Amino acid sequence: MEVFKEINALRQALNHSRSKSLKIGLVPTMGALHEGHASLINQSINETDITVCSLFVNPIQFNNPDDLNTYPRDLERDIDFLEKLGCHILFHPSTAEMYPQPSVVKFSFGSLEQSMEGAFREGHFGGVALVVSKLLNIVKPDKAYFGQKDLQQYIIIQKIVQDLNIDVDLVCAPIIREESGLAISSRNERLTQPQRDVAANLYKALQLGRELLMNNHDISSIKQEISHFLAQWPDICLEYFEVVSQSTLEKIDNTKSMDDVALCIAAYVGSVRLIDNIIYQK
Ligand SMILES: Nc1ncnc2c1ncn2[C@@H]1O[C@H](COP(=O)(O)OP(=O)(O)OP(=O)(O)O)[C@@H](O)[C@H]1O
Ligand SMILES: CC(C)(CO)[C@@H](O)C(=O)[O-]
Ligand code: BAL
Repeated sequence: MEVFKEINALRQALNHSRSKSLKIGLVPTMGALHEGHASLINQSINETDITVCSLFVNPIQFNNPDDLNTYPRDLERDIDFLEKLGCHILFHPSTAEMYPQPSVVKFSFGSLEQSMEGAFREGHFGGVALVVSKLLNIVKPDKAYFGQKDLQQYIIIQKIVQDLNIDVDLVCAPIIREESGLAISSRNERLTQPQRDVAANLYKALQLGRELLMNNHDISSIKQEISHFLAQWPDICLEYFEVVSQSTLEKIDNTKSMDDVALCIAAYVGSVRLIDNIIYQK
């Protein structure tokens, strides 16, 4: 695997691949790699000729300095992980390389960012949008892979790609879970084993929500049930549970009008903030 820290050197190598008509896949990450990332990287390896994994803990998407400071980092382990998967290129830029000066670009996603992650993490999607736009411009991939775990992020990236006519196919890959059902996440590394066990109840809450939807319970009573269910574990502090349209992320308040919906949850387990979701097809 080749490792690049500089944009120009990476561009040169990729221009060379492109001149040989090789298809390029991009998997953007913030490192602390796990099986969720592996599924994206494997899919890219299967569907393209050159897989570029970017590893950059993007400071401007963190609304909470403690979250940024405690974000798990282990470059050596990540390089080893990528080598074993057969990833071709790692792009691991410094903050100065990505942001030599403050950016003048500002994004505004209207209703897409007014709920859930956008509402609870002020400025988060502006930071995600800028770094992903930069990565797409730098790598110019044929395909770019993202996880359904960050569903709102995916919908926002789709919007950027449409609005800016970026020539890339986006892939939304399914959520990889631990046996307990807990969505695998880099931040899980910060949980103790008992907290990890407790965290699996976030997925159970989503399943309970789906079951209640199937039985035509109204949305406000489902929300009450979910918060009642999670209140059993004092380590869990629910931030939101929402039922939204899968494509527009608009909140749904009436089960009759719904098509494909996503049930989305965010909660603290101890001091670690986790998110998860499931899609419910009627
Ligand atoms: N369990 C998973 N299954 C599939 N894709 C995942 C999973 N976890 C993360 N991803 C995807 O991997 C990409 C990189 O995510 P990131 O590096 O932020 O990891 P993460 O585990 O989501 O970390 P955290 O949520 O703690 O920030 C994103 O597109 C994300 O949606
Ligand atoms: C897409 C991303 C790598 C941008 O920093 C990040 O938000 C993530 O890991 O999901
Ligand atoms: N996985 C989404 C990136 C973040 O939490 O900042």
